[in-house]
Amino acid sequence: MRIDIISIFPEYFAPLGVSLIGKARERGILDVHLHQLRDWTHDVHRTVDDTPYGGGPGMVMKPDPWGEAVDEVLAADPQARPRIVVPTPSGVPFTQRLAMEYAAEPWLLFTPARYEGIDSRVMAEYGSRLRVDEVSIGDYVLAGGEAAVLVMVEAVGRLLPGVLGNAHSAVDDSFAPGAMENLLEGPVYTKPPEWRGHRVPEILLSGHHGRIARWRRDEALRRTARNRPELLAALDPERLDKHDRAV
Ligand SMILES: N#Cc1ccccc1Cn1ccc2ccc(-c3cc(N)[nH]n3)cc21
Repeated sequence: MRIDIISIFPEYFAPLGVSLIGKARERGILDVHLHQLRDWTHDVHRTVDDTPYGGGPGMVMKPDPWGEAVDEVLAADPQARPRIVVPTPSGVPFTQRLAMEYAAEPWLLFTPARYEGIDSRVMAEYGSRLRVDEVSIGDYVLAGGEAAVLVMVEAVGRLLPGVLGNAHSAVDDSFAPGAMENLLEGPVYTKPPEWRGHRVPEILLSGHHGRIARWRRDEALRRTARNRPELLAALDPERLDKHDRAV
């Protein structure tokens, strides 16, 4: 997968050089290209923003630098069409399902803005011939889109074949469509069996895999009921057996 990111803060993406995503890049699973938006300005101050038409607070990002930057990124592979992802508080929710959709794309282009966002004509221009998604990572307002891109690239990158070790499959993730999507992860434990007087639940030391699976499901149901009751309410009742309902 190729990922392009255009930003006025390309240094914000240094974390994409470490850990899971960094290793995926070293192994050629992920090819990340960072671009400084100001390289497509033509004034001495390298201006990327201006006052909003119609008045109002803050500044809006000018269309010209974005248009020239996106055009040049697209020219990197004229035969291909990246999916454009625009982080914004006004977008569709970024979910595990959308992350899986993006993980199947050969090329993503992220356009994290600053100020009050990008002149809306930019995405109207590209929306006529490319998939352009406005995406929110949560109901809160960040100062810009870079942190949202870091979140999305990590969520997508870990789903790429070969990125997670064999020990873990993303299929088992919370929110992964399938067996019991929308259940939160239950508690996890490792050695020692007792730590500051806290013992690991005996069932986990029993070796009874069926009972352990049942216990884990019960704990996942309890945590979901406690922390995200709306997810439980949204579960198809067909997917809950009578034992589940008794938890
Ligand atoms: N847009 C906008 C905006 C509108 C009003 C006030 C402040 C901003 C800041 N901002 C500028 C770019 C940008 C990108 C993404 C987010 C963003 C995403 C999520 N999920 N929260 N915030 C915010 C962003």
